[in-house]
Amino acid sequence: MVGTKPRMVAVSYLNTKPLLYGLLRSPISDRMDMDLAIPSECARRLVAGEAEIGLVPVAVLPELPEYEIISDYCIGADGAVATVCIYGDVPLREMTHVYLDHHSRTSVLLARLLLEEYWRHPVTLLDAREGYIEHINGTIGGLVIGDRTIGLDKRFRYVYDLGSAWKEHTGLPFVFAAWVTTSPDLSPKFIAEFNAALREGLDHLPQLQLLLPSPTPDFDLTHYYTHHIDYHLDVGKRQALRRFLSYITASVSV
Ligand SMILES: C=C(O[C@@H]1C=C(C(=O)O)C=C[C@H]1O)C(=O)O
Repeated sequence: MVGTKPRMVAVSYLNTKPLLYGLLRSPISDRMDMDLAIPSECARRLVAGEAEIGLVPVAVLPELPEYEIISDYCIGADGAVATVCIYGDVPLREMTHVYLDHHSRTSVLLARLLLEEYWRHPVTLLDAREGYIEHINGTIGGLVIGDRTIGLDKRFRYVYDLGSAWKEHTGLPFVFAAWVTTSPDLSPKFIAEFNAALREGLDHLPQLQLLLPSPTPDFDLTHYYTHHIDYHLDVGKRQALRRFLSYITASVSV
């Protein structure tokens, strides 16, 4: 990476736009190669060494030999997150199968944890592919994350928000994705500027609204950014992260 720009990859969903807006308002954006991808692809690129900085699903952290969380900002929630839910035609206790969203790395494990520890309802977990949402019906439920969830609450009778369930289960907020680097070469000055830029983005939500189209007339983006997504990687989310990572390392063979 010496002499070249670090490659950055961030989540391509609406929840990341405030952070991206901050980076793009700052000269720091000229000092990185910036790209967007679905969360599972962000994770893949960091693990494969195809990016050095990523907003990556925290579930991938145990796969990185060395990493550093470089920001006090993240994609988190303290209770209902709105865009990470299990949907179905029947109540969860009647579901026999649940599709796991292939865009996700964190929420698939969170769903598994909650089914085991919180709902205590055994189901057959199904790997999903593009188009799987059309196959959620009858006793087959499905986890869906990100922008594709918008409007699904009208389509399915039963909706289980994983942010809410985790909060009820643990009393904690949750962190879905964090800013991570695998490079030992980022200077403290770069990291400080990176963080300041993210904060700038969060401080300018009204200006960002001028740029973004509303995904559907009844989805209030400002409400989503201020009441559902919680961007601060605070003490509670760090505690949640430790608890979640210990579940992964103890019970999931990677
Ligand atoms: C809150 C969300 O969190 C996302 C969930 C992720 C995952 O499950 O791996 C990763 C990144 C986040 O953007 C969302 O997508 O709506």
